[in-house]
Amino acid sequence: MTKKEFRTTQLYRLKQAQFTTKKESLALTQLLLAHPTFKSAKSIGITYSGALEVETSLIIQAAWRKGKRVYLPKTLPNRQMAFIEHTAKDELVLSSFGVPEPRYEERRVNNEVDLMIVPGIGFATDSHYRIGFGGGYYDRFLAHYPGQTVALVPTAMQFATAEWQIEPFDIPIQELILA
Ligand SMILES: Nc1nc2c(c(=O)[nH]1)N(C=O)[C@@H](CNc1ccc(C(=O)N[C@@H](CCC(=O)O)C(=O)O)cc1)CN2
Ligand SMILES: Nc1ncnc2c1ncn2[C@@H]1O[C@H](COP(=O)(O)OP(=O)(O)OP(=O)(O)O)[C@@H](O)[C@H]1O
Repeated sequence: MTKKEFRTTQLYRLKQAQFTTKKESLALTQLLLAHPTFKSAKSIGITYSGALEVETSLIIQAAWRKGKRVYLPKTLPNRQMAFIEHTAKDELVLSSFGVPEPRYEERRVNNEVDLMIVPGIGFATDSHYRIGFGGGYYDRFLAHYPGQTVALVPTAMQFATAEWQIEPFDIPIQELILA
C-alpha cells in the first residue's frame, strides 16, 4: 500500500478506536515512566497529543515532577522542527496541525535531548518502522538526531509488519512500548 492509502484507512481506524487509545494511554504512560531510558533521561522531547493519539499531558507533568527538562517541537518552514523548552508557566499557541506549540525562542532550543518520544499513526512491531500524519517532520529531524528514540504504541497503531511502503528516508524507532 502507498503511505497515502494506508493513512486514509488508518485514520478511520484510529477514529473508531480513539476512546480505547485514550484508555491505553495511562498504562503506556506507566510503562514509560518505569523504563530505564526514561528514568535516566535528563531531557525529553515530546508533543502535546491530538484526538487520535496517546494522551501525553500526564507524561509531561511526570517528567517535570522528576526534574527533567521538557522540549516541544515548534514547526518551521520547509518541514523543519526546533525543540523548545516547555515549562509550566509558558503560554502555548495552537498550531495549524491543531496541537499547542511553543513560541520560537532561539536560546531555548535543544535539538539533542536525551530521549525523543516520537508520535505516529502506525508502527511495525517487527522492523520498528513508523508512519506519521505525512508532514515528513520526524523523518527529517531524526536523520540528524543523536539521542534515543521511543514510541508509545496503542493497539490500534500496532502492525506485525509494515503494510505501507517503506522509503529510503524512513527511520525506525529504537524502542516501541506496546499497550
Ligand atoms: N501531536 C503531534 N504533534 C506534532 C506532530 C504529530 O504527529 N503529533 N507532528 C508530526 O509530524 C508535527 C506536526 N505535523 C504536521 C503534519 C502535517 C501538517 C500539514 O500541514 N498537513 C497538511 C496536509 C499534509 C500535506 O501537506 O500533504 C494539512 O493539514 O493541510 C502539519 C503538521 C509536530 N507536532
Ligand atoms: N530526510 C528527508 N529529507 C528530505 N525529505 C524528506 C525526508 N524525510 C521525509 N521527506 C519528505 O517528506 C514527505 C513525507 O514523508 P512521510 O510520508 O514519510 O511522512 P511521515 O513520516 O508520515 O510524517 P511525520 O514524520 O511528519 O510524522 C516525503 O514525501 C518526503 O519527500
